[in-house]
Amino acid sequence: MFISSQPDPAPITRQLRAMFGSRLLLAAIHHLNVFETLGNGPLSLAELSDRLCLAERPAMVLFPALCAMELLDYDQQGRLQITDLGHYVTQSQTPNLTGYTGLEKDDPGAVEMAQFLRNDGPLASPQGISFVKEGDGPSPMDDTELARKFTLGLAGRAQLLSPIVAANLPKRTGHLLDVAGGSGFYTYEWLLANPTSTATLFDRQAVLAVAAELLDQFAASGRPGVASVRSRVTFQPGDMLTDDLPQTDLLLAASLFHDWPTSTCRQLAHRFAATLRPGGEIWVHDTFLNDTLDGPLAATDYSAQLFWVTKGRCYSRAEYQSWFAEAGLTPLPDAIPTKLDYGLIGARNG
Ligand SMILES: C[S@@+](CC[C@H](N)C(=O)[O-])C[C@H]1O[C@@H](n2cnc3c(N)ncnc32)[C@H](O)[C@@H]1O
Repeated sequence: MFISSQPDPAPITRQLRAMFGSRLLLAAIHHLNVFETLGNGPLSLAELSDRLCLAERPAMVLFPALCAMELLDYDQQGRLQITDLGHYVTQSQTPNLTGYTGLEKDDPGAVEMAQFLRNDGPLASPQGISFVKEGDGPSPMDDTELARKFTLGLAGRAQLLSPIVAANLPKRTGHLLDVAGGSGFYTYEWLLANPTSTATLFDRQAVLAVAAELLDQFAASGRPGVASVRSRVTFQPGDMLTDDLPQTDLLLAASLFHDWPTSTCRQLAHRFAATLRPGGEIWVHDTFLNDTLDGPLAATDYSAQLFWVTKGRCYSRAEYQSWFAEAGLTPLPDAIPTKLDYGLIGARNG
């Protein structure tokens, strides 16, 4: 396994995403009364969601986060309960910290997070939801300026992670389909590492226009082998939810599923499985919740950030593998860490 000797900048993204975790904490203590609701004893995740009127997505963002913060855990029967630490944010314990945390409860981010948790996201968003194109509704990814802003915003992360991803994906002669490939860096690095292979970069037209400019920069880098990359990439604009996708040997879904709700992830898993030639593999590059849905904190903070800006959240490896198994694929055993709290998991056709 290849891990670059450069430092892992994860402390930067962890600090960035901690802001969303703080909002969850304040919303849970002061707006949703999670801890007072659990004051009479443990409740199953479904019962607690029901009492708090939380839909599946907000529940799966909030409760794993409170477990990662060590304020809740699961009892022997799998019910959520308050930990010794968590009792410090209940009013029934003396002394407690509810007065102190309450000094921040009117922070606009915390108030808005409580609204989002109750509504399963923003009630209305005239320009559409970041990173998402669905149906006939507006999408920032179809607006020239916004698509540029979002694609360039993610490009540095992709540039950093893509050499590590390329080094850990299978080496083979064949075709890579980089769905929702954004800046294209994952495609370009994989083609550099696989000099006899081809690739399709699939995304919205306005995003691909930016990716083409980044390919110009990549091709001008002077790195050995870079000259042939351009002729081996096809840019394919489209809608991955509805349009035909090309047949492929490898499909990469990088930071893709986490923008979508569970029902869409299932649908995408089926669509993607149908593109794989016999022996073909799908690889997910993402940040994963523990299968026990209790952390890690880096993933639950990221999940809170995704909950805020997209239609999705972080998922566990078990959730991914269940969708792939439903779609007829065989989960691959490896979970390969990359950087920035990301990792790779895969599943094979056959
Ligand atoms: C979070 S970005 C990930 C980009 C890239 N894979 C990366 O890791 O840097 C999600 C991408 O999904 C694309 N996308 C969203 N909805 C789409 C759709 N219906 N069809 C095709 N691409 C879509 C967006 O344009 C965006 O580039």
